[in-house]
Amino acid sequence: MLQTNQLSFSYSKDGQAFHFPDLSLEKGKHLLILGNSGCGKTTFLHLLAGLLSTKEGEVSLDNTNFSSLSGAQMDTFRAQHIGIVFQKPHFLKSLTIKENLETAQFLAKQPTDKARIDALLEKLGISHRKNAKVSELSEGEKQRASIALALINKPSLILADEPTASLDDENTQEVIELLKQRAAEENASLVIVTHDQRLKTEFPTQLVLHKLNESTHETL
Ligand SMILES: Nc1ncnc2c1ncn2[C@@H]1O[C@H](COP(=O)(O)OP(=O)(O)OP(=O)(O)O)[C@@H](O)[C@H]1O
Repeated sequence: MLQTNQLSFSYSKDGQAFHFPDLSLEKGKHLLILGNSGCGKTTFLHLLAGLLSTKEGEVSLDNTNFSSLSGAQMDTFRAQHIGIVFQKPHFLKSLTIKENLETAQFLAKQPTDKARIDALLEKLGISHRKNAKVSELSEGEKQRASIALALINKPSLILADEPTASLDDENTQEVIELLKQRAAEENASLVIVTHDQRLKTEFPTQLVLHKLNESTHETL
């Protein structure tokens, strides 16, 4: 279960603080977080990923409180339990897709599992591109490869930042289906942050983030 409590964050010591709603998301459930540009969606997602440290409040996943972990411990915990589909793909550009996935397994202190890599790429419809470098992929293929990278270590939480922003309607539908299917198969929770109104009909549980200093968010 993903839980947050009284979360706030500021990019500088005396900068304005963002205050985020309390979440309590059970394993296997999906949540869509909507909000306009600049309202703090990426910031919230990075707090949920432990990539940013909270100013106040707490984040926990499956009873591990992020504040109890050192930086190195958080890195390992994230690699093992949290899959992130970043707004801009985080690949090692000089490596192929397959090599990127092997590196992700290594960083999670897992043995290389070539069968898992092949099966995942097959399910995502890009197995024929496994020896290609990221720069050689189309936008749709890149997004599928980003999903593979997020899922390779069987995370219990999948976080996706604007996963459909650069995709046409057909690819958007496919990517959302893939995320939902893969999350269901791994019994992972799925949190998507987006301003893409097309996704509103895809997820029954939604939360709207408001701009800094606007009315407070509801709690989920
Ligand atoms: N590293 C940073 N340092 C200082 N301010 C930042 C930093 N990153 C983001 N911000 C500011 O924090 C606010 C929220 O940014 P964030 O990226 O979380 O919003 P967002 O809702 O994801 O926006 P978008 O939809 O445009 O990606 C913005 O005003 C942004 O300029």
